[in-house]
Amino acid sequence: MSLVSLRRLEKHYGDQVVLERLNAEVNEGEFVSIVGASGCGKTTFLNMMLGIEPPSRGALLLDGKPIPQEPGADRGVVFQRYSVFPHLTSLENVMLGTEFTQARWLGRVWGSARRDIAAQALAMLQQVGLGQAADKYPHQLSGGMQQRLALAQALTKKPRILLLDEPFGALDPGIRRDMHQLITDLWRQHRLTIFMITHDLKEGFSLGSRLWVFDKIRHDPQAPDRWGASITYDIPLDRKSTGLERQLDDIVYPRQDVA
Ligand SMILES: Nc1ncnc2c1ncn2[C@@H]1O[C@H](COP(=O)(O)OP(=O)(O)OP(=O)(O)O)[C@@H](O)[C@H]1O
Repeated sequence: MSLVSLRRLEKHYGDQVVLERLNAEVNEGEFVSIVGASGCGKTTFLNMMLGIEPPSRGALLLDGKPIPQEPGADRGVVFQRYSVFPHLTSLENVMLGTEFTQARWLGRVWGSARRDIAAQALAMLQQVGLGQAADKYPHQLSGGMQQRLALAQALTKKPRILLLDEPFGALDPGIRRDMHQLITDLWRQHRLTIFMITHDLKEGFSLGSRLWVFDKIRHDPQAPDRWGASITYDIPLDRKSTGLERQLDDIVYPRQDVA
């Protein structure tokens, strides 16, 4: 059975149709890169995966059942910025998720249980290359280090699915390269299924095992909100760029004519 199924999935906000006719099956371990023009509904899709936006029509299934309508430990998320808490150290940020989960059953976590959580969090920080920065606050970390911390925080609850919303969009090219290597390593080590939004088509092609393009099939110039975006291309990748990249670049980001 597929891990995630989209069956005639739609999302509307009032009269605005944002997404329509989304159909796809995603297996465990896939890395789906998602590209599409600004405002076409990529984050909306991720929000449905996270469980903070309900589908308007159709079905979004996890293991064959409707995806729970609340964020859960099985789905981690990293945004472009501000995924971590500024008033907590790196270690405390990573410990937080597990503490919350255990506190639900045990009340506040103390003693050896807390020490175990701290040891796990430190191991996670070491995995993302932040072992030396455990006591630092987010504002004392570079942008790349903050995103490493956000990844550690997202992974500490051992999610099956990792949702990434332009996680490297604000980083310099050199740092982005390091992050690409890191996310590839984490994807493999943790056997994750990843959905990653990116505006960088090259990044989408080079990181994903599959690429989705969100675009509108139907347009009504008099009523632009009448139709929503669908998955217009669903391309299996062997993680190599192909000539398709140039072609898709023109479709997803059409060049504006300059008068
Ligand atoms: N909570 C909401 N209420 C009403 N409209 C919303 C809401 N969330 C998103 N939208 C609308 O849905 C459309 C798609 O937004 P979304 O953020 O998903 O696009 P996107 O493809 O992620 O854009 P970008 O690439 O610029 O981040 C936009 O027109 C947006 O205004």
